[in-house]
This record gives sequence, C-alpha cells and structure tokens, in this order.
Amino acid sequence: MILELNGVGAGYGRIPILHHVDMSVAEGECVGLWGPNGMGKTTLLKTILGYLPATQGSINFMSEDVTPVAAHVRARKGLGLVPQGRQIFPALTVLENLRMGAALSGEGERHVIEEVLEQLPRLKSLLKRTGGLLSGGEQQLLALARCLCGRPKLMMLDEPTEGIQPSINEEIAETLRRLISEKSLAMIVVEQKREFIAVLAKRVLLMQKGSIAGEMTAAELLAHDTFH
Ligand SMILES: Nc1ncnc2c1ncn2[C@@H]1O[C@H](COP(=O)(O)OP(=O)(O)OP(=O)(O)O)[C@@H](O)[C@H]1O
Repeated sequence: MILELNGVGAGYGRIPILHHVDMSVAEGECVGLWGPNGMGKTTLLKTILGYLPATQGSINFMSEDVTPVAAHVRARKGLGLVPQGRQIFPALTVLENLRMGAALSGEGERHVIEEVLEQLPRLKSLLKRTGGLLSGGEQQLLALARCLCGRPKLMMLDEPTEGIQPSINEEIAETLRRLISEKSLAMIVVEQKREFIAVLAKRVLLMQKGSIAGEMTAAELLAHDTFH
C-alpha cells in the first residue's frame, strides 16, 4: 500500500469532523471519494496532507508513519494536491506557476516541465499567459500540471470538474486516465460527478458524516441512488 489510514480522526478546533477513518490506496491505484457536500472529503485530504493534524489514529505513506510529519515534508515525500477551486497563482504566468511546482521535485526544472507539458500539450501555447487570465478549464489543467511538476507519488484531486465546461472535463479525465494506465500514478479523486469518477476509479469510497460509510465498484456507483 502506498497510503494507509488507521482510525484517523481530525477536526477544526474542538469541532470533530472525521471519525475513525480507515482507508488505503495501493501502488498505482486510483480511489474515488464520493459523498454529499460538507461530509468531510476536503477535511480528509487536508489531514492526509498534514495541513490539519490527526487527533486520533495514524497515517502511513510509503512505508513511513507520517502522522507527526510536517506538511512540507510530506509534500517533498510525494503527496500532491490539486486543490478545490484550482488555487493557481493568478499574478504569475503559466510557466512561473509550473516552476513553483517544479521546485518541489528536486530535479532539473526544465526537464520536469517539458515532460509534464507533453502530458498536457494545450498548456504549451499558454506559457507566457498570466494565470488569472486563463479560462476556468485552462486553470484546472494548469493546477494539474503544477502538481505533476512536483513529481507526486500520490496525487489527490479535490473536485476537479467543479465549474468547468464539459469539453475540458473530458480532456482532464483523459489525461488522468493516461497517468494511471501509463505512469501508474496513484490517485485519490474527490468528485461529485459520478461519471467522471467511474472512468478513473475501480474502487469508490462513500463518505458520510466524517466516516467512510461504504465501498463500491464504479458500476455500483453509477447505479447508486443520488443523495438528493
Ligand atoms: N476551516 C474550517 N473551520 C471550521 N469548520 C470547517 C472548516 N472547513 C470545513 N469545516 C466544516 O467541516 C465539515 C466538512 O467540510 P469539508 O469541506 O471537509 O466537506 P466536503 O465533503 O469536502 O464538502 P464540499 O464538497 O462542500 O467541500 C463541514 O461541516 C464544514 O462546515
């Protein structure tokens, strides 16, 4: 397993949000995380990344107990995030955004960026463009590319299709599918759109009220009654 959580709890101040979360991700596996709004999916990603401390349980990443390890050290070890709402640097150019990501990789910046651009060729013609002037979809591709420039071993994506037009969502899904099948990159994908998760993840965890309430196959997810 590349990631293993055992009985993890976390919250904000004294408000507990996550309760006894057990989950694992195998090498090269893409796991979907699905559930209604406000159930703790983003909180779970923040806890795995170390932005929030686990108040209970343990987090194991690449055979190391990272529960006490600081977020920036976990990032260097290979935990990457494509955050909700993209969070690119709007005043920097596309290339500068990628350089920020590549600083984490510990490899030659130019080589890393060139390789990532081969996977996301649409960005090649946008390198000098200011990030804030890109469309939402282009910003999402940039956020994905920036994360890849840090050479993650496990990439977590928080609602990558939110507010993005369908044609770019297909491009994002296809890029992620290739990264899984060709590069064996492990992923956790938090998503509301079932069709998007089903294309990528064989195994989908259902999150409810801060706990993992069940596990489904992609086919079961597509057949699942919606929450609303
Ligand atoms: N910084 C914060 N301080 C206090 N409570 C928070 C904070 N961030 C989130 N919460 C609360 O934690 C709970 C879980 O939120 P979280 O964002 O993890 O859910 P989610 O499943 O990712 O939902 P969404 O899809 O809407 O982001 C919610 O009740 C939310 O109000």
